[in-house]
Amino acid sequence: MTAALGARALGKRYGRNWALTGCTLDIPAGHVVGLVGPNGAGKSTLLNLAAGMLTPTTGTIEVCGGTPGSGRAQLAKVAFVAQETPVYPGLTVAEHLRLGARLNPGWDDALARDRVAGLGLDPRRRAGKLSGGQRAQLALTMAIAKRPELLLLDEPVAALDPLARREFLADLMEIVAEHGVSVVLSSHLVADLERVCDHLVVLVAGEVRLDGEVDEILATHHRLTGPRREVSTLPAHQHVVSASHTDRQTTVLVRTEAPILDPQWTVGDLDLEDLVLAYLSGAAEPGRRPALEVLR
Ligand SMILES: Nc1ncnc2c1ncn2[C@@H]1O[C@H](COP(=O)(O)OP(=O)(O)OP(=O)(O)O)[C@@H](O)[C@H]1O
Repeated sequence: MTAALGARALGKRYGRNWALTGCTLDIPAGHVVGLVGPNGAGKSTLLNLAAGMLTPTTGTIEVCGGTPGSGRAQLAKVAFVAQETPVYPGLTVAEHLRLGARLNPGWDDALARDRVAGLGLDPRRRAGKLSGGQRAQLALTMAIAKRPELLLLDEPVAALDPLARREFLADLMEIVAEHGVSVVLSSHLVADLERVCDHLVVLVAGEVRLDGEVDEILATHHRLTGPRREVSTLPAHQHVVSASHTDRQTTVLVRTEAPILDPQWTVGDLDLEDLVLAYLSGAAEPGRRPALEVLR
């Protein structure tokens, strides 16, 4: 099966600043991939590169077997909803659907109309008069009705209220199950990602820190608690993600393929949120808003 997204040593520089460096990824088709990282980590940059809205400074990126933005066929394969969920303020909801039908060869008008009706959006209403969340829903409807192979969503649920967020994610899961579309979505909300993603990419300061299937990631990370000791004394195959100490006790989060055999450790449960936070801890600059919002 063609990879949904493949990147080799991908880098993007804005002026003198690198937004993304040495990014190598292989995301197989048919997955829902969560892209998580603190503000400024490079998530939007990666999604824009995948959509063909930006070109790489270094390295290569391939999406659904082609170069992003390389022609009509490639554009038809990929739908992208940018962070600001762009819609045309002067056009009505119905006019958006007509435009979608005219511009996209694979347009699924029934799906678009059903979704608009299900959301209770008035087809005669101008997009400029919709609320932020309704605009996001309209942009998402346009993207889904295009019937792409790959759906790229930059913080799709940020503008939605908790109920709409849950419903949207449920819709997304249904669409994935029904149409086999691959999805890459960025979010700060790990609980949402945990609910829908089977693959996770953690970006910190423009670099990929973690990339893999959620089940495998959870199976290879462990929280160990035991008598205080230096992390340098841990076996070489145990990669230490984070460590904290009290006077008597040490808690470490390690990544390893091997079983934990040392009887001094108590092995604790770990969920995706703990794990992502461990990878992100220390990534946010002092004084900035928290790297992650944890909402349940
Ligand atoms: N057009 C631009 N010109 C200059 N620098 C930019 C531009 N767009 C992004 N950057 C910089 O590139 C880095 C990565 O930004 P990007 O928007 O990709 O991060 P992000 O992970 O999507 O962040 P957020 O969660 O805040 O949306 C940041 O340091 C940002 O300031």
